[in-house]
Amino acid sequence: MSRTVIAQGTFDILHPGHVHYLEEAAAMGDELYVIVARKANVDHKEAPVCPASQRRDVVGALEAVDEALLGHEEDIFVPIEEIDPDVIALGHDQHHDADAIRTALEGRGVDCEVRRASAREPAADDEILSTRLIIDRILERRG
Ligand SMILES: Cc1cc2nc3c(=O)[nH]c(=O)nc-3n(C[C@H](O)[C@H](O)[C@H](O)COP(=O)(O)O)c2cc1C
Ligand SMILES: Nc1ncnc2c1ncn2[C@@H]1O[C@H](COP(=O)(O)OP(=O)(O)OP(=O)(O)O)[C@@H](O)[C@H]1O
Repeated sequence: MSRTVIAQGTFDILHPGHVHYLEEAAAMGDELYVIVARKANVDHKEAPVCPASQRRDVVGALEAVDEALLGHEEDIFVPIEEIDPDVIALGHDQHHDADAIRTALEGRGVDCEVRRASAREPAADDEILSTRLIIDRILERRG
C-alpha cells in the first residue's frame, strides 16, 4: 500500500537544508505532500518576504515533492485531516513538540506516525543553511 508523508514549513528563500529535509521526508514513504505555512501562522520569527502562493509554487517544483499546498489560516490540523497521512515529518528545528502533535492527532482521529527529520551536514564551510542567515548576509552586503 502507498504511504503518504507530510512535511511543512515556511520555505521563504530556499536553500540546501530545505532540499535535504524534503528528500528525507520523501524517503519516509511513497508520496510527499508539503504544507506551506501562512504568514499569519509564522509568529515565532520574522514574517516571510515572499507571498504564500509563490512559496508554495517553488516548493512544488522540487523533485522530491509530489504536491505543495497552502496551509489552513486558523487550524493546522485541517489539511492533515484531508490528506490523512501515514507519516508527519517534523523538521529538525521545528518548534512543534512531537508528543503534543501526537496527542492532538489522536484527539482528531488521525492515525499517523510523527517523526523528526535530521539536520543537513554542510557540504562546504560556506554553505548558508537558513533563510534568516541568507537574509542577514544580504543585508550585510547590500544593506
Ligand atoms: C503538522 C503540522 C501541520 C501544519 N499545518 C499548517 C497549516 O495548515 N497552516 C499553517 O499556516 N501552518 C501550518 N503549520 C505550521 C507551519 O508549517 C510552521 O511550523 C510554522 O508556521 C513556520 O515555522 P517553521 O518554518 O519554522 O516550521 C503546520 C505545522 C505542523 C508541524
Ligand atoms: N539546514 C537544514 N537542515 C535540515 N532541515 C532544515 C534546514 N533548514 C531548514 N530545514 C527544515 O525546513 C523546513 C522549513 O524551514 P524554514 O522555512 O523555517 O527555513 P529556515 O531556513 O529554518 O528558516 P529560518 O532560518 O528563517 O528560521 C523546517 O522543517 C526546517 O526544519
